[in-house]
Amino acid sequence: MNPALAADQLKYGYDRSAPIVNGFNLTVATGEWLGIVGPNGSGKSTVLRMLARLAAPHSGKIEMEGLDMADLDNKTIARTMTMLTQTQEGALDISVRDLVRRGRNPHLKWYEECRGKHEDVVDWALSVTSMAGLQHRSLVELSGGERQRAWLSMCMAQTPRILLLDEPTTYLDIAHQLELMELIRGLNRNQGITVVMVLHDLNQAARFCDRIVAMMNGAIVRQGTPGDVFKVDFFREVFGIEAKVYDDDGVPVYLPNGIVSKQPHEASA
Ligand SMILES: Nc1ncnc2c1ncn2[C@@H]1O[C@H](COP(=O)(O)OP(=O)(O)OP(=O)(O)O)[C@@H](O)[C@H]1O
Repeated sequence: MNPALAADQLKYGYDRSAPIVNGFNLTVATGEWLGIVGPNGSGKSTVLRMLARLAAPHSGKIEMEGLDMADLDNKTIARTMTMLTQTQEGALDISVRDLVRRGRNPHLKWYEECRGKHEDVVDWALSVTSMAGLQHRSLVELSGGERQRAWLSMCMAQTPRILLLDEPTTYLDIAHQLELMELIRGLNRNQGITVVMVLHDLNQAARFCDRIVAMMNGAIVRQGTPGDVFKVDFFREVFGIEAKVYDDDGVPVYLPNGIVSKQPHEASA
């Protein structure tokens, strides 16, 4: 089976003379939940944006389910993959259901309206994200957590096989963070959706992700299961902190203890 995503030798820079990401390779297996972690500015969002084709690599290639993304049109990509960001822009004075209907756009012909079987998919998307009860409410009337779930519901209406998320829990309180992560776990385990998520909360990454990729200065510096990656020397070398790492039933849990005197980005100075 082709991997969900395969990135080969990606290069990208906002200023072309100084690449932010260089020689980046990544394979995401179908059905896995991959977490991308790393310090601020290490290039995580840039990589995710390239995977979602929101940014075009200056060189290198990305394949989605074995097909070169450069050869695919936006609609084809949107039928397979969708991205949820930490905050969403756009009009808020529409109902949840109308927002979720927008997720059907990649599946509709230009003259077609969201009806019949498409409305069935909207019902399904509302139901798997527990938004059916709020579908007639306007987005402005929702809490931050409910609103984030409404956007996820729209993503689900696209019936994607691959879901990319960029720090989707940033503005949520801990209960809503866990609720969203549990919801995504259900989509991953029950619907078989491949998940690639950038996240800062390393304890949540350890608890939910199958595999971790850690980035520094635009490159992958560690990868493996959470237990393989989240060790004392990882926190020292990648984040510049001293941490204690405990085992909670096979899941690593870290507790920060202090800052390492010389930060990783100063190591060569
Ligand atoms: N639009 C932009 N123009 C110029 N430089 C940018 C732009 N967006 C990001 N950068 C720079 O690219 C580098 C990587 O940024 P990116 O957002 O990918 O990092 P990140 O790991 O996602 O960071 P964070 O954890 O802070 O969200 C940073 O040095 C950042 O300053």
